[in-house]
Amino acid sequence: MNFIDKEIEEYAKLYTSNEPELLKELAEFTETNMPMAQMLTGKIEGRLLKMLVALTGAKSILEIGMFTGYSALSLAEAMPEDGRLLTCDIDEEVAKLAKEYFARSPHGSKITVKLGPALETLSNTNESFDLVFLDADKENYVEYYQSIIPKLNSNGLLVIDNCLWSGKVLEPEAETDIAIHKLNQLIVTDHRVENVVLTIRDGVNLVRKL
Ligand SMILES: C[S@@+](CC[C@H](N)C(=O)[O-])C[C@H]1O[C@@H](n2cnc3c(N)ncnc32)[C@H](O)[C@@H]1O
Repeated sequence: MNFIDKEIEEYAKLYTSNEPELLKELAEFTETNMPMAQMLTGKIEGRLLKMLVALTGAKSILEIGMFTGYSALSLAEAMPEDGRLLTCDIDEEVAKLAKEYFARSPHGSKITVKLGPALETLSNTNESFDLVFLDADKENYVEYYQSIIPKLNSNGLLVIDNCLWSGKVLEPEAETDIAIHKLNQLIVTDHRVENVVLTIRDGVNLVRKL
């Protein structure tokens, strides 16, 4: 299901602030050269991530699911110089490409890349975070959530991508549909947080820890 009209999506893109040239180049390179390029968050969600960092003043950020680094660079852009972003992925090839772009960005030095399964990265860190962006394998979303919430600072923000999963959450059938719907159900009844489901792109669940 395409729940956002294509023309409206294009209009929204046109009237959203431009991303830096390097991010535009990264998006284009990913689209031309990488399989599954549609996984990249893109201009509207990337600018939303940057704005959330700017508004919250987040200085410690965790990203689960880096891919070629578009969202990591968008988040890092609004962080102060002493801000730190830990991001992870299991795919060596995408990590190599992301690191090349981080090296070319004035914000790349804020980013640390961890190669390996995100659940390991989560259990190996004792840090707490002001903001977490969750955008990896959907089957593990509930497990990620349970592991992230204790590591989120009070008033911290968890941003979950693909929470509407092309509308498949309406009649969940496949394992992934069920996992995402289950997490949405869990969040709205979790007294530790409050949340808003945004119908941006494939759905973005904004979860604030109380
Ligand atoms: C949707 S993409 C991330 C897109 C990225 N946030 C962006 O805006 O470009 C999901 C990424 O999660 C990674 N991934 C899948 N399973 C993972 C796991 N168990 N641990 C860490 N990363 C994983 C994939 O390799 C893929 O690069």
